[in-house]
Amino acid sequence: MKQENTKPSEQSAGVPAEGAAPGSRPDSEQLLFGGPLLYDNGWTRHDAAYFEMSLWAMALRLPRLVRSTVRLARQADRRSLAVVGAAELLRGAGQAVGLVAVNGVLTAVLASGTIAQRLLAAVPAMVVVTLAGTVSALAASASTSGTGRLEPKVERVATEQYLERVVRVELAAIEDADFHRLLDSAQYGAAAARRMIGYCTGVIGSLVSFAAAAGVLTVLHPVLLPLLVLMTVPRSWAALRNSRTRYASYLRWVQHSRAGRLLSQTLMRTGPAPEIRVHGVGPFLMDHFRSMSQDSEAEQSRLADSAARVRLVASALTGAATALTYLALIGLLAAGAMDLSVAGTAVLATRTGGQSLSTLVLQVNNLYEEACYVQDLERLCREAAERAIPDGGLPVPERPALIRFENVTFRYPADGSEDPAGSRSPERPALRNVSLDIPAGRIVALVGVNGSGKTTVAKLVAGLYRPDAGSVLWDGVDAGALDRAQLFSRIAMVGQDFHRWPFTCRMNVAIGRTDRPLDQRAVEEAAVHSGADKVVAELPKGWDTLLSKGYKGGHQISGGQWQRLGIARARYRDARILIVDEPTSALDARAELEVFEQIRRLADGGQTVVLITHRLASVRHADVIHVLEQGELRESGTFEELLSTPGGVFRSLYELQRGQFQDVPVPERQRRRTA
Ligand SMILES: Nc1ncnc2c1ncn2[C@@H]1O[C@H](COP(=O)(O)OP(=O)(O)OP(=O)(O)O)[C@@H](O)[C@H]1O
Repeated sequence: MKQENTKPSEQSAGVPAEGAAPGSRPDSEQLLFGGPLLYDNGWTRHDAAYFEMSLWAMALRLPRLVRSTVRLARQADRRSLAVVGAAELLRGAGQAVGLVAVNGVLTAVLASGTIAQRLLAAVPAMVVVTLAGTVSALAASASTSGTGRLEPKVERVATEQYLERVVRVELAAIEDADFHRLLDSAQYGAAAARRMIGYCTGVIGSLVSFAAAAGVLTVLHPVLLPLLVLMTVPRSWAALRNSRTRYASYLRWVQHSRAGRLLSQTLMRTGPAPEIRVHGVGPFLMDHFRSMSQDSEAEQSRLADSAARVRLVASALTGAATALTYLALIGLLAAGAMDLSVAGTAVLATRTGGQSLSTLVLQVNNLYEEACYVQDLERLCREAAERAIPDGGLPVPERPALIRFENVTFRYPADGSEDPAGSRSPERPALRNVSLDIPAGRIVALVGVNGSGKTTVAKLVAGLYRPDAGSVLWDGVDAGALDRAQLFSRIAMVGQDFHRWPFTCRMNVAIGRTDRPLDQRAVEEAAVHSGADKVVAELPKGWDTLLSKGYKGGHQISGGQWQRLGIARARYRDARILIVDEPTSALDARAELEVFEQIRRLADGGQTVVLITHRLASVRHADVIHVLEQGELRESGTFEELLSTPGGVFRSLYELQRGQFQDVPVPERQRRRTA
């Protein structure tokens, strides 16, 4: 995606700013997202260090930065790295030799004798100048080609490092607002690492060129070197100041950028497309996209004005320093302390050295700016490692006999919002003191009104979360001590929001078990089991049909058809414990009956089924029903037991549902036809 590779400060709907954004109108953010999306700059750890960094401190940190870039490049492609390093050294050496040779040419040309004699004397030095220039040009071209090869590989390696860790973190981390902020800012790290390669090459190249020019200048006259350095100080200051302002702004506006992109992408996606048209949401979202983009543009303008002012001051100071250098040269000539030929070489060396130093400062500065994004990525990797699902643990029984919840209390991670006093709003527990049993080979139903905690219980069974208090025990062993990878392999899940993979129909089933080679027979058997075979039969390319409308040949299927595929996926996974959360919400009445019948057969075959449903009549065949209310377990028992509990939660919910059908009798004639 283009935007992912663009510096955040260049994105349209999201740009940076230090201090309160003047003219920023948080109306769109307030209305759509519930509040302003600007961060204060206190949420990252490294930014303060960056903002306080002096030129000198930056110079001291330079070797570490170059080292970490080289380490990444070595992992990506050692050969290209060697080519780039050698080419840059060669280029610098060519420049140094060229400069010395120019001195030789000037000395020969300005010496006494006829023109022909002087030119003849200059020929060897001219040949050296030409050769040195050719070598430099060839080396520069080799460096460009090597850098071009290295850059995408470095980006890939950095992206892999980050993704590998992110997919292994606990679900709670992914849902944690702070971790998400870090994800937001770190996503530019890989592209920044790629850009760092170019800047690093530039730094090494200009360092070598500068060393060459500085060496020549020092030999010509010692006073020239400090003057050369003085010329570059204002530019260094300007570059550092501007990049700090840009980065501070980026940190502050990162979430605003994400929200702006969300609006523009929503307008292009197929899912919301019907609603956007029928409900006329398009112009509404466009207005807010415009408003948020304008806020960003105002910030861009502020940054541009500030950068222009800083550059103007820097140019004036550089001009003064350059004038001082030339005055010094004239003074040396006038005092007879320097020959005309040497002065000529000094002018050339000053220009070359000045250019190299300016490039060096600019590249170092760019390197630092990119390093901040890479540091975000490194920090994300560290934090992801800390919050990773632990490896290893006790073995999980192949056929666990009992999963038991003992006084389980669980709170979802906080959303990161703060009250005016600055403290985090505590989340209400989603489960409070819940104790229940899930015996093997049985159908265990979880029922209750919306938000009562059913899905949360299922996710704790699946090992996706750890309880805050109490324990989930597998045959008496705390799930926290078990090998989580093994635990996951015992579970198949069809969640309410199971993912609709934008892949082929076959892959939508086979993705249920990716640790084994794809087994077409098993895929087909799972499809027959869930009724998805009838869906596949109607698809234009059968199992190979791409189930994503946005792509060429992509096909869209209905919600109920997706649900059959989801159930087939869980079946294909072939795990001991099946968790089905509202498996039939989108199915027609006949398909629903079939699915419940199959679920019953699974339990007969020894599989444990945790069934969450609002269709209370469907839990008639469950071996045990747990009834939840406001995160607490209210009742447990069989269907008959719960119905015969006067004033019970289950009984009252069931009566409500049954009443809806009893009020609508089937007309006599229709009933006969149905029969
Ligand atoms: N990922 C989450 N982050 C924060 N809170 C959550 C999350 N998921 C659920 N909750 C909250 O936890 C409580 C229990 O939710 P849960 O999804 O377990 O209920 P449920 O009984 O399955 O509801 P439903 O019948 O609507 O599916 C609710 O108050 C809900 O807002």
